[in-house]
Parts: sequence; structure tokens; C-alpha cells
Amino acid sequence: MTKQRIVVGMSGGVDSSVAAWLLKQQGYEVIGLFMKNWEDDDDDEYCSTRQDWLDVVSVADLIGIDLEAVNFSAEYKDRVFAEFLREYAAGRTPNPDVLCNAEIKFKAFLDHAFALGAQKIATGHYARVQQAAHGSFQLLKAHDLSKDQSYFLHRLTQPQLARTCFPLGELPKTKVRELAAQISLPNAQKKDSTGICFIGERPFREFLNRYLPHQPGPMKTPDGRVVGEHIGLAFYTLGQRKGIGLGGSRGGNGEPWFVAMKDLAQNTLYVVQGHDHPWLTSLTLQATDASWVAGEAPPDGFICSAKTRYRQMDMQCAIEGSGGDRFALRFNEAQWAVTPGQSAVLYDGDICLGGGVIDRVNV
Ligand SMILES: Nc1ncnc2c1ncn2[C@@H]1O[C@H](COP(=O)(O)OP(=O)(O)OP(=O)(O)O)[C@@H](O)[C@H]1O
Repeated sequence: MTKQRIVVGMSGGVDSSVAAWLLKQQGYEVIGLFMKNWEDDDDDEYCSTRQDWLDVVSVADLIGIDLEAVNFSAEYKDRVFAEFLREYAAGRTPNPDVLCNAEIKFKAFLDHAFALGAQKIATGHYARVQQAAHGSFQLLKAHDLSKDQSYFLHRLTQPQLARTCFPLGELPKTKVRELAAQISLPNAQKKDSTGICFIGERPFREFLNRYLPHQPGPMKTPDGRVVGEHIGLAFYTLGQRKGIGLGGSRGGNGEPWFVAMKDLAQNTLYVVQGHDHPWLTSLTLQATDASWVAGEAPPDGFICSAKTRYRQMDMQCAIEGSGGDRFALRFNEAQWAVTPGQSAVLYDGDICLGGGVIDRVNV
């Protein structure tokens, strides 16, 4: 019998390396595929692509799998980076990792893998896919909740999930590191990457500077007092505390300042003092670009939980007024610094239902 062919996305990191090894152990014909998604002509300082590729080559050699490389930087620029800049220019704080998964890893990559004759693709993401009794596919949280990445994968559709496996979904990260050491992977001790998707770990404001113009304007308090000048609304995030440039005491009550609202029409940044200021909390939100794993929205009034940013506890809420590609959520408790542009991702227990892009809060 011919072996099933699986193409594994290999980043040079320990997770995808162990994923590839596990699949080989399970008897699949494994092909590693390395993507280059970012071209940077003028500085290499923060770009780890070369080292990552060398790591992938030595891992593939050690575990005995074939390797391919593919360049999706044009697709990444068109489908992910352009949208990322549009969102920033519109005063929102986008999540390029979510878009990169939907457009590159599980679209361009998936198509390429199928052209290589694969039956499935695999990645080193911490999440699980399961086929339910009625035949449809579910996206589930990883067993290791501290590493769960279902938040970034919530836009995956039935056809994508049907062709995907996540070999690490049942394993704690500590076990993955142990396995990497046991099989002497050359990258067993490599640090986990923390940068934004393929942009890497360069200082973010500096990076954004290259692409977005500075449009300074007033920084005001909710009562309209001007307390400073901002360098351009795109350079601030709701809830931001550091880098605002206001000392704790400037005309205020001594508490720290936070970014609370952006008024694009007036090019004004509103700042408030104190973590618990009412402008920083919201009970409701409205999201656009809804995407549902099951292919359809949960019913109105459905009680579930949601994350409005990665690394947040699930918060109880009800879905209100879902229709077309929009939905609204009402939380049981007020949420802090819910940020337009980030994803609101919904869960029913361990099952990721899907989600959308936060458009407005307190609607
Ligand atoms: N450059 C790349 N080429 C191919 N696949 C990639 C690449 N970058 C990421 N992936 C795939 O996406 C998965 C999740 O990516 P993420 O950025 O969360 O992980 P990572 O820290 O880069 O690397 P790893 O998970 O392999 O340790 C990876 O495990 C890998 O399967």
C-alpha cells in the first residue's frame, strides 16, 4: 500500500520539527515545506530567514525527509501586509497572524502542498481538529491551554480543516521539548519566536514608521483638555500605557495615563488616567468579517465565551444580532481595552466556533 503523503510547514522552530518527526514515526511519507514570506532588502538585522532555513535543512536531514522551499512573499504582501497597513491607517490594530493563517498557511501553502501530491498538510500549531459524528470538522483548543493557538486559526473553514492535521494538539509543550532533545534535533534548544508572524522581532514602531506617515495631532482628555501631542493615531493602541509621553502627574491625578479612544475625523487621541477609567471598559462589541468554522453562524442569543485578544481568559457572553458577516456580543462582565482590528474569537467549551474582526465597542 502506498503511504499517505503529508506536507509539513517547517519554520526551523522546534514545534514544526517535532511535528514532522512524529508524522514520519506514524508511517506517513513526509515532505517538509519552508516558506519565505518576507523580502527585506535594506536590513537583515532582524531577519532570521537564513538561519531558519539552515535549521530546517539540518532537521530534515536528521529525520530523513524531503524538503522544498517556496516563496510566497508576493502573496503575503498583497493579501496580508496590504490589509495590515490599511487597518493601521484606519486607526485599528490588526492581527496579521490571523490573516496569514487564513490567506497564506492554509491557502497558498495548502494549494502548493496539493500540487506536490499531498493528501494533507500539517503544522506545528497547538490546536486540534476532530471530525464530529455528523461528519463535519471541528477546531478544538490544544490540550496544553498555555500554548493553545486556536485563536489564530479561527478563520479556517471546513475544506481547510478536512485537509489539515496538528500533530502537537494533544501534547504539552514540555513534552515537545523533551522529544526534541531525545531525538537530538539540532534546534531542540531554539527559542520560541515571539514576533509578528513573518515580520520578526524588530522594534515595531520603527518598522511601522517606514510605511505610515506621521500625522501629529492633539492628545486630549475626555473633557476636551489638550494634554499633549500624538505622532499619528496609527502608532497607538487602545489600552496602551507605555510610550504615550505623559508623566503621571501632568495636570492630572497622578495615576498612569492610558490610550482610550481615537477620533480619526479630528485626528485626536483621547487619553484617560487610571486603569479602571470607564472609557477603557466595554460590555458589548460589534464585529465584522465573521467567519464560522461550521459554515454558519450560531443562533442569536447563543451563550458562549470569547477572547478579544490572544492570551486572555475566555469571557462569558451572548451572541446578539448576528447576520450577514456581522455579529454583536454582550459580555456578562465589562471587558478592558477591547481593541478594534483585533479578533473576537468565540468558543463553546473547547470548540472554537469562529469569530470576526472587532469593529466597534459599546454599541
Ligand atoms: N516559514 C515557515 N515555513 C513553513 N511553515 C511555517 C513557517 N512559519 C511557520 N510555519 C508553520 O506554522 C506553524 C505555526 O507558526 P508559529 O509562527 O506559531 O510557530 P514558530 O514559532 O514560527 O515555529 P515552530 O512552531 O515550528 O516552533 C509552525 O509550527 C509551522 O508549521
